[in-house]
Amino acid sequence: MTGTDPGATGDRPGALEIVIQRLDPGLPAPGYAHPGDAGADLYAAEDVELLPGERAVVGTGLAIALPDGYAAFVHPRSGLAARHGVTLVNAPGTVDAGYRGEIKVTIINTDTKEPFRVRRGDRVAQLVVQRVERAVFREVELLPGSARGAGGFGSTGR
Ligand SMILES: O=c1ccn([C@H]2C[C@H](O)[C@@H](COP(=O)(O)OP(=O)(O)OP(=O)(O)O)O2)c(=O)[nH]1
Ligand SMILES: [Mg+2]
Repeated sequence: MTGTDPGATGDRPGALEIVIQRLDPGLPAPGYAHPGDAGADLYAAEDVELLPGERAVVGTGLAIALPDGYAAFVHPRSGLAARHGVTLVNAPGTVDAGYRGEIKVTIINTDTKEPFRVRRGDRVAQLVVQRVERAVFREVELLPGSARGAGGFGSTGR
């Protein structure tokens, strides 16, 4: 596995276990580059050329079964953003616990001049697993007050 420290596979005692299915055995399983990393890198399952401004949905060859109460978030990699202006359209993508399909990433090339070539096996995104609340929504006539109130979108200034 490229760039993956075997000690960083999250196999510390008590680590959350997530069962995965590699739909494309030619690609590595997701892995953490260093102990303590939050994001496990996801690999592109295909070659894609993105012209300036173009986007594409790219498969990762991976399917997972998250335990109830968890979600996985597909985040961009900062190196692709900084060097190439490449990010994810729906960052972060939300992988629901019940999803069993292939995890895909919607990559966009925001560079205005240079095309970007995704090669099969490139680490194109990272997966962050988190506990999430599945809330019960209870409707009321008027919400309780708060210091922020309806302030948003720059309400606190530059
Ligand atoms: O970056 C992403 C985002 C989502 N998904 C998968 C997992 C997720 O559980 C499912 C649905 O995602 P989302 O709810 O964001 O999409 P939607 O447009 O609301 O589709 P749906 O109507 O199927 O919920 O698609 C991905 O593979 N990659
Ligand atoms: Mg949805």
